[in-house]
Amino acid sequence: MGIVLASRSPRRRQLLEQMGLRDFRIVCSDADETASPGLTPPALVEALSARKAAAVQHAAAAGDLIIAADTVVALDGRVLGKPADGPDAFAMLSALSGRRHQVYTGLTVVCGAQRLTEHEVTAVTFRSLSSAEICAYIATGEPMDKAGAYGIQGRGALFVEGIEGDYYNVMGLPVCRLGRILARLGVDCARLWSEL
Ligand SMILES: Cc1cn([C@H]2C[C@H](O)[C@@H](COP(=O)(O)OP(=O)(O)OP(=O)(O)O)O2)c(=O)[nH]c1=O
Repeated sequence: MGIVLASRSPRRRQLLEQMGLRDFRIVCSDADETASPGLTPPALVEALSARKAAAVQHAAAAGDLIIAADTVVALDGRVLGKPADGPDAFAMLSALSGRRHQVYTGLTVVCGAQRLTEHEVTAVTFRSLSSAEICAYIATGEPMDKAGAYGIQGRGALFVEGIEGDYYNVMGLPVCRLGRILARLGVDCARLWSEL
């Protein structure tokens, strides 16, 4: 059985490798990520992950396992996706400064006729940020391809005062939840390690 990761995110690729799933193919999904108005953050990330999985199905063989995910930041229920430009990143980071927010990742795994979609949520608290350090952070380019305009795995870690839940969920892939879903589909990660 082949594994297809429906994502262009280097973090998701890195986390699959960390799980011991080395033999997978990356097929970038061109799914429309426009948010459907009215959806709650968990419903939104679940819908988008399902859309990404469906968008690569044509490139997968019949028995392949497809993994797709979508991550957003939610502040007071308001969804923050990837920033459009520097000023947008500035607005997002200013809003997150000194506040607690939620990171939601929707996860869809397709295996033959079976399709499982779930989400994971992690709470993240930022310390207060000065305008000067927000500008300096944006100048590094790190925020631009990340939901909420920060990367907890990078320089953004300097802003994070506390976290409640799965760290890897913030990076874009809830590894523990994915392991459980794979086990339910009969894919035992521990067995794959011994085959390496
Ligand atoms: C909050 C946060 C997000 N992110 C990233 C994870 C996701 O890659 C990205 C959110 O965008 P997504 O739309 O979920 O994913 P993507 O566009 O990078 O990749 P694809 O759609 O092809 O799967 O933000 C971090 O890397 N670190 C963080 O701390």
